[in-house]
Amino acid sequence: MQNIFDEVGSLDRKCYEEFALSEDLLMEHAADGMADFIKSNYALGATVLVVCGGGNNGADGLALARILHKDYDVKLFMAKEAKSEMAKLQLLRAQKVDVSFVDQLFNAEIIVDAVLGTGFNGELSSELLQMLETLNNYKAVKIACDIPSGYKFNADYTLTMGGLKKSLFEDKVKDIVGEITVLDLGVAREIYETDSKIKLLDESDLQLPNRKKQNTHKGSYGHLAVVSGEKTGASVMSAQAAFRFGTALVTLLSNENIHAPYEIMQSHQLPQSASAIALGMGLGVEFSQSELERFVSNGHPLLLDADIFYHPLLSTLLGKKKVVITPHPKEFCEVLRECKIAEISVEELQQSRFEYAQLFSKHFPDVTLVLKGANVIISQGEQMFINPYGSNVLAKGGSGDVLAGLIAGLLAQGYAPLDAAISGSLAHTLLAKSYKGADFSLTPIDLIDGICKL
Ligand SMILES: NC(=O)C1=CN([C@@H]2O[C@H](COP(=O)(O)OP(=O)(O)OC[C@H]3O[C@@H](n4cnc5c(N)ncnc54)[C@H](OP(=O)(O)O)[C@@H]3O)[C@@H](O)[C@H]2O)[C@H](O)CC1
Ligand SMILES: [K+]
Repeated sequence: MQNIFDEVGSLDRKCYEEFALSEDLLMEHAADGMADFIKSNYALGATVLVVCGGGNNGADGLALARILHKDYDVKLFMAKEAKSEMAKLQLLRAQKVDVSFVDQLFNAEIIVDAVLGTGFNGELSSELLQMLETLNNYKAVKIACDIPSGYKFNADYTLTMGGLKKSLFEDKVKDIVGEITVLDLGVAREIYETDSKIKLLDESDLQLPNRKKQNTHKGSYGHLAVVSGEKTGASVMSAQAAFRFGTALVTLLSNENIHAPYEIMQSHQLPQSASAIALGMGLGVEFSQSELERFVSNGHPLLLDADIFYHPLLSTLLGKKKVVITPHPKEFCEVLRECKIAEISVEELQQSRFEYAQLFSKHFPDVTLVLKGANVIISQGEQMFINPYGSNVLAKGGSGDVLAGLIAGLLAQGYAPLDAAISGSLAHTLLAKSYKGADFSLTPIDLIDGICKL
C-alpha cells in the first residue's frame, strides 16, 4: 500500500522546516528524477520538447531542460512568461547554459508538459486548451511533470513529485494520467511522507484464503447463504464465485427450485451453519419484507448488492454490524438518496467520488463501501483505499455478481469486512487483468474459471 495525499505542500514545508532543505533543492531533485526517467528509457540525442508555464511546474521543466541539454536535443517552449521566483531563477540557469528556446510547438520524440501543476485552478483558457490539444495530437512520448496540466494533457507517464496526489486517482482522469511514478525530492519517501488515511492498494495486498492447516473439515471454511430471487442467474454466479473462492458450503436461499451446479446447495430456510449472507443479486420482489428480515436477524456478516439498494429494508440493513455494500455509481446515488444523504446524478457523483464516499462513511462508519469504478473506492469510517486495477474489461453484466460472491465468500470464511472488501475487490480486478481473451469478450464465467489460478 502507498499513501495518497489531498495535497503535498505541507510535506514540502516539512522539508524546509525540519530537514533544512530548500525549495530549490526539492526542485532540483524533482528535475533530476525526471531526467533519470528519460535517460533510463530513451536513447541519448532524442529530441525533447519541454513546454513550461510560469509557475514552479514550469520551473521544474526549465531545470529538466538544463539537465538534459547536450545529452538530448532539448528545446524549451515558454507557454507563459516565467512568474514565480523559482521559475525566473531556473530560466536564468537554462539561459546561461544556452538551452535552445523555440516559439513554435513541434512533434519532438519526447514532450514534457510542465505548464501547470498543483497550482492550477479554475478553468483552462481556450488558448491553453488549444495548445494542449496540439501537443496531444503529436505522436511523441508524453510525460506530465507532477500532474497533467488541467488534466487535459494526455500523458503516457505522470512523474509526480514527492507523493501521490488524490486527484490523480479520480475516475475522470484514468485515461489521462498514464503510468504514475513518484519522484523523491532529496529524502526517502518514508521521511518525506506522513501517514495518510487514504491508501493506494497494490496487488500484493490481496490476501488469498489459502488453506494452511491439514486437520480441518468442510465446516472450517464458512457457509455462505445467497438469497436468490426471480433473476436466479445473478445469485447463482455469486454463489459459484464464493464457492470457487474457498467457501466450503454455499446455499441458495429460494422459494423455488433453481437450476444450479450440483455443488451449490438450495434451501427455503437459512441454514443453521450459515456464517454470512449475500443479499440483493437478482432479488426482485420474491421475498416479503418479513422473510428478508428473518434471514438477516441473526447478526451474520452481510454483503448487500444490486436490487437491495432499492428496497425499503436498506436503511435497516445499513444499521447492522459487519455490512459490506458493493454499489455501482447509479446504485450509490440511490443509496445516498434513500439514506437522505444527497440527491445527486451519476454525473455529479463521478465528478466527486471521493467526497461522496467519505460523506457516506461519515453517516455509516461501520459499513464498508465498495464503490465500483475505473478506480474502485473502498471506504470504512475514516479509512479509504483505492484499487487502481479496475478495467473496462469488467464492464459486462454479471461482473458485479461475481464481485459480490468473492467478497461474501471471504466474509463467510471469517474475513473482517474491510479485509474481505479489499481482497475481494483485488481478486476481481486481477481476474479481469489476467484474462487472456479479447477485452470485449470477457464473461462472468471467465472470471469464475480464473479464480483457481489466483
Ligand atoms: N512536492 C511537490 O509537489 C513539489 C512540486 N513542485 C512543483 O511545483 C508545482 C506547483 O507550483 P506552483 O507555482 O504552486 O503552481 P503551478 O506551477 O502548478 O501553476 C501556477 C501557475 O499556473 C497559473 N495558473 C493557475 N491556474 C491557471 C489556469 N486556470 N489557467 C492558466 N494558468 C493558470 C498561475 O498563473 P496566475 O496568473 O494565476 O498566477 C501560475 O503561473 C508542482 O506542480 C510541481 O511541479 C516543486 O518543484 C518541488 C516540490
Ligand atoms: K504539468
